[in-house]
Amino acid sequence: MNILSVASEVYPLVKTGGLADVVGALPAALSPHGIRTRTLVPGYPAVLQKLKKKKKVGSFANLFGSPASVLAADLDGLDLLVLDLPTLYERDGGPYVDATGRDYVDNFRRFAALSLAAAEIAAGDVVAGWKPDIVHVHDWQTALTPVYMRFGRAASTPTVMTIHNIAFQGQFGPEVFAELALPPEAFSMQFVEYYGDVGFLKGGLQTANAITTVSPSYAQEILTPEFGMGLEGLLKSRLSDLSGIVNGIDADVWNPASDPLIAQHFSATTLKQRGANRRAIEERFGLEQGNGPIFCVISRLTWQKGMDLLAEVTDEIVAMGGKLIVLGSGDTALEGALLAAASRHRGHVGMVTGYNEPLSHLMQAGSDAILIPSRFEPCGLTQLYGLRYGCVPVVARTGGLADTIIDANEAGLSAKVATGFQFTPVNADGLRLAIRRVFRAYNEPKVWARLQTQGMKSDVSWARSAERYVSLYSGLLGKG
Ligand SMILES: Nc1ncnc2c1ncn2[C@@H]1O[C@H](COP(=O)(O)OP(=O)(O)O[C@H]2O[C@H](CO)[C@@H](O)[C@H](O)[C@H]2O)[C@@H](O)[C@H]1O
Repeated sequence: MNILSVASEVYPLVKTGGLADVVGALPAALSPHGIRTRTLVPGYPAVLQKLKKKKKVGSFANLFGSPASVLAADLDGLDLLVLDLPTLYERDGGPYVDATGRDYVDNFRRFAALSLAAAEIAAGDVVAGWKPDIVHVHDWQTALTPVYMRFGRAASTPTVMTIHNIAFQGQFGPEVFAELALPPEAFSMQFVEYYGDVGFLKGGLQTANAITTVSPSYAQEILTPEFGMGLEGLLKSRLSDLSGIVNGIDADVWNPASDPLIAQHFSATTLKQRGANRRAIEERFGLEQGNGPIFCVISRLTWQKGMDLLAEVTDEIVAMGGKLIVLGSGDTALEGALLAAASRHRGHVGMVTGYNEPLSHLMQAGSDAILIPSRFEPCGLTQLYGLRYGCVPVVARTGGLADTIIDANEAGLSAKVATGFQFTPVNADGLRLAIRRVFRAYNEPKVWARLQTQGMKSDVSWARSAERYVSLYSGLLGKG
């Protein structure tokens, strides 16, 4: 079976968040099932520079006003197709924002072009001798693909649309419609029209044959006004096509027994060796040495991720004898509040702003617990990395966090199945109570070690979820 996966980022070439990890890891998990995935991504400078050997396999005479090429390349087992379209992708900033952090004004055009290219590739007209059996698109940036397919020559090829975060919908003013090269009837409720605007995600959710999101709990949550962000009605009308498949992680990239980015390797039977990693993070974040638990946070600094709640509890963590280290960037007010906590509690709270992949590995290897107080979380990956690294997750009971962590309540502890701490309600008091529970467990070394080893034994690989995608794909092809 051939799949065309279409996304705006893919690890290890370009990553701003969890989307890249999933798009980068799923193909290898599907391959033992006889599924061959080709992944189409935009030709950002970072992508073109990192791919040394690339071959032109197709072209467009005119894609949104410019000629474009499709390049093929292999990287770490990924079979990539790159849309080389310099007028839209050769920019100084990131994939979505310019060097000053502002959205590119032509993002609608940049991602409509990616979607249109995908639809044409799906029709078999671009890459000679290759045509996918199924097209799988991710998030709003690629959500117009099934819309273009519906009105183009690949209307009969099945499509899957995965929602990684429904908060980002790609909504633009009605004036952009004229530029999208869609027929007039596409500007209607059944397609891209969304409260008078153009909604990319909305169009994808209306037209894809199957809709998935990245955990079963989030699949239920987005049917409610609290989490559906305006799309709950549409999703309810598509209930029989909606499912939640929890994310896995790349167990080779995230393996504490062989990770080249950490100070000392360890496994569930050699937990003491985490000590060298603890010392490395103490040094990196300027922490005083001591015995209390070190909490870490690796996150976009946003309201979604509950970073305002974190800022509210830092004094308490320190008062109880704990330490906190934060890696992240985002909202400047939240960044300021956390930097202020770090200067108030020098030696006990440390913060590194920005994006730093190697440091994120070292933090998971050396911290005792990872805090994830998200208000909503479609799946979450950092709690899965935490499980694998013996860094006990402390999570809000929402979305994929609720689906992947087993709470250390009395029942969970006595059955020896607990892997972390869940809390609700998701507010500062809820988080405070959870932190107190962490201190109590941490002060009982046997209980703590069992939480760590139980977590390290959890199956966080892609194996089970890959099977769910295989049956979804097979069902769409009538082979289920
Ligand atoms: N400053 C920093 N430096 C280095 N690394 C950093 C970092 N900040 C974050 N990261 C990394 O970025 C990734 C974040 O993934 P998440 O799943 O936690 O959230 P995100 O909201 O990006 O993804 C969305 O899509 C994913 C994938 O489906 C869902 O799991 C999630 O719930 C949804 O919100 C992790 O790999 C993390 O280690």
